[in-house]
Amino acid sequence: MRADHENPTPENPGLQVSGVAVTLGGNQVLHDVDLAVAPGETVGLIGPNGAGKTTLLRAVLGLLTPDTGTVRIAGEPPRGARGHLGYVPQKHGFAWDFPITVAAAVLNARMVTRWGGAARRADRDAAARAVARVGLTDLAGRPIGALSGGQRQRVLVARALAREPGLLLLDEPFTGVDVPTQELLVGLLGQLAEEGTAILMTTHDLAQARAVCTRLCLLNRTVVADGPPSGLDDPALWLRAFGVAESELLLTGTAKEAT
Ligand SMILES: Nc1ncnc2c1ncn2[C@@H]1O[C@H](COP(=O)(O)OP(=O)(O)OP(=O)(O)O)[C@@H](O)[C@H]1O
Repeated sequence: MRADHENPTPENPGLQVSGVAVTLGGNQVLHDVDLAVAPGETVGLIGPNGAGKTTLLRAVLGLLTPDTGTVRIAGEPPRGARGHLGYVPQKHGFAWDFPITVAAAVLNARMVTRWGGAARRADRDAAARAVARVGLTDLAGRPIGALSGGQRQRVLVARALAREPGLLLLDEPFTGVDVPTQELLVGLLGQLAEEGTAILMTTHDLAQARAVCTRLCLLNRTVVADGPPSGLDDPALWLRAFGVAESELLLTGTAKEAT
């Protein structure tokens, strides 16, 4: 069931997680986690509440250090690989009342690793391209606090894209956004994968995960299964590991395909 992947080399901007264990507040939240995301792959990280999805993203971002195991991005530990990383956090974690325009919020995300250096033409161009890719060019001068939920999600995606990342991490990108924004995201993620971006997203939206992801990684403190959506077609696996109802769209779609 587990897909084979080439080990990322220093030139390869993919992700390699090997044998990761994390303890928080005295509880082992993750153990023996192995996961690879190669350039051009879109991997959906799926699991029930408390499975450790956000904790794994935090380990990849270098926001926590695993007890054991390694995280490598383009062959580097997370702290040495920030230039390769784009991160789309959940919307509620962002300071939307900060008095800043869409264009400035996106440019700032590009400049954050530049330690106070002035924006160059290339930075402004990259930020403008990112704003255009999420369809917000007409709203570039609007304060971020005046945006709708879907528009806010687009800003967060543009902030990640402005860094032109080799590895893009998204935390619940489809939650609380309208259908046009969902459609934009699905198309955009497809384009990014074609361009060679390695993409890892957490999601509870199994239908969208199935539509977007080339692989699904079922996590429940460790990797329960990992493979293409069509390879994870055993309802018993989902029922046993995740308590997913048989009426769930993913299973329905899988069953239809199998017949
Ligand atoms: N700082 C912390 N201290 C102690 N326990 C924590 C801490 N952060 C998270 N946990 C616990 O770790 C487990 C995994 O949490 P995590 O947020 O990674 O799960 P998740 O899969 O992202 O869940 P959800 O789908 O609800 O977002 C949970 O049991 C949570 O209570």
